[in-house]
Amino acid sequence: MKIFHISAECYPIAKVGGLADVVGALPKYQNGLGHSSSVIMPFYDNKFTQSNSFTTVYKDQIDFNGSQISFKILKTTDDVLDFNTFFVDIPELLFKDYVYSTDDTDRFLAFQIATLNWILTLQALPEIIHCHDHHTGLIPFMLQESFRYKTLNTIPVVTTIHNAQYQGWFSYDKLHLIPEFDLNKTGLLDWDNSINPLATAIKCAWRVTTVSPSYMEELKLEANGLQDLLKHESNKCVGILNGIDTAVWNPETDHYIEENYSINTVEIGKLANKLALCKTFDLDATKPLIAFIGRLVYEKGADVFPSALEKALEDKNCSVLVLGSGNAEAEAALLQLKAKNKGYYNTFIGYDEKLSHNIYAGADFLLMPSRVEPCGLNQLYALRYGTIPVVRSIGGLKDTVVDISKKGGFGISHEQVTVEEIYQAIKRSVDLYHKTTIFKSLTKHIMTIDHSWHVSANAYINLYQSLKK
Ligand SMILES: Nc1ncnc2c1ncn2[C@@H]1O[C@H](COP(=O)(O)OP(=O)(O)O[C@H]2O[C@H](CO)[C@@H](O)[C@H](O)[C@H]2O)[C@@H](O)[C@H]1O
Repeated sequence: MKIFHISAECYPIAKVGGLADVVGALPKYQNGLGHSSSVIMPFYDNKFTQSNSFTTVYKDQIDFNGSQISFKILKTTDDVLDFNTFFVDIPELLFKDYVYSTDDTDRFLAFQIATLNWILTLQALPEIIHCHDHHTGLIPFMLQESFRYKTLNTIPVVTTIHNAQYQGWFSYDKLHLIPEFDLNKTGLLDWDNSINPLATAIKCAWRVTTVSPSYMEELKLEANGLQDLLKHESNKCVGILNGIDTAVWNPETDHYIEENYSINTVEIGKLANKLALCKTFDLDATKPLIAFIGRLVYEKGADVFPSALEKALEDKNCSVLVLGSGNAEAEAALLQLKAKNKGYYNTFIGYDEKLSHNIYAGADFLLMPSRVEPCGLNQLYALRYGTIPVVRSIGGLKDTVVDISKKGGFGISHEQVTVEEIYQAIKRSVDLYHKTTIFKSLTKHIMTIDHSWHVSANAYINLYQSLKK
């Protein structure tokens, strides 16, 4: 089957969060199943585009806001990626040194239009168009309603919601930017008196997926205003759990980490990584090392967990390392903890892919006190690296982490995002660490849990196949 994934992010080209990991892995696994799965994404001004050369496969202009804007479809000249990737180059709008900013509406609208204009010219059309998140949320509408794309309206289109908190809202002032359609259909774009690309995708896509079954159920109760819509459209909605790219995330071969290890060498391997990490960040390696990696935003509990860490650090029985960036208040709260907890606590404010791998490898526990977690990949990476996840039981975290108090349990979970519950979860982690035999056997056990994409890549294929006439 010929599949086009359309996305704003894709690892290793441009990554802000988990969306990139999924779009950078799923096509590879679908190709492994004998399909032809490609990615279409913007051409940004970043390290990847600066260090590779590109060949133009198509050139045209789009009519946008009264101007003719040139665009190109590019491919890498050399075979440096694991799957076909097409880059939409709109120098005036997309070629920036960021993925997201305040000008997203125009940039991603132009991206979607250029993408469809190009698809319109293809001899061999895709059999499935798979859109990811609100940045591509108007594609299902344009395919169905814009006169220009009429010949494409039999191609099944699937939308995956990676995070329903972000919906891409914009005002009716920009309605004219959408390629011409019957204005009686404007209601399909609307949610609460603004144009809402995520709501539009939910209404117009042939199928809507989210990245875990529990998150799909939670969305019907609370989806940042879209819960009633999701309830209404529930017949076409399904949750498919994300997988991980086990070639990228493999402690045996990971070239980022200090020392490679397998399940047989996990004890000395993780210790070597922990020692290196603790040396770099001036942490006490004799204590359990508890880490956090992620965007410092409300959904990840970033307004609460700095206080929980502060409380846990007062007990002086663990070391803590935080990697993340986001909300200024959370960043300040985390930085402030440094002075009081020298030798036990450190934080790196920023984005650092290599460091994240080293933390998964060197930490004993990974904290994820999320308020909302559609799937969560960090806990899956942690399992693969023998690092015990400490999670709030929600969304994909609920679907993938079983508390040690339960039969077959291997992680630590808590119910609420409060200072006290996060603190208690950290205390339970410290206790577990000192039950050395159990701790060591859990570390080994979790490395055997298979969260590779094999099963879920197949689930998507089955879904696509159900849409073919
Ligand atoms: N400062 C930093 N430095 C280095 N690496 C960092 C980093 N901050 C985050 N990362 C990395 O970014 C990814 C985060 O992935 P998640 O899936 O946990 O969250 P995110 O909320 O971005 O994704 C959304 O989409 C994904 C994919 O569907 C869902 O799993 C998730 O629940 C949903 O919120 C991981 O690869 C992590 O290592």
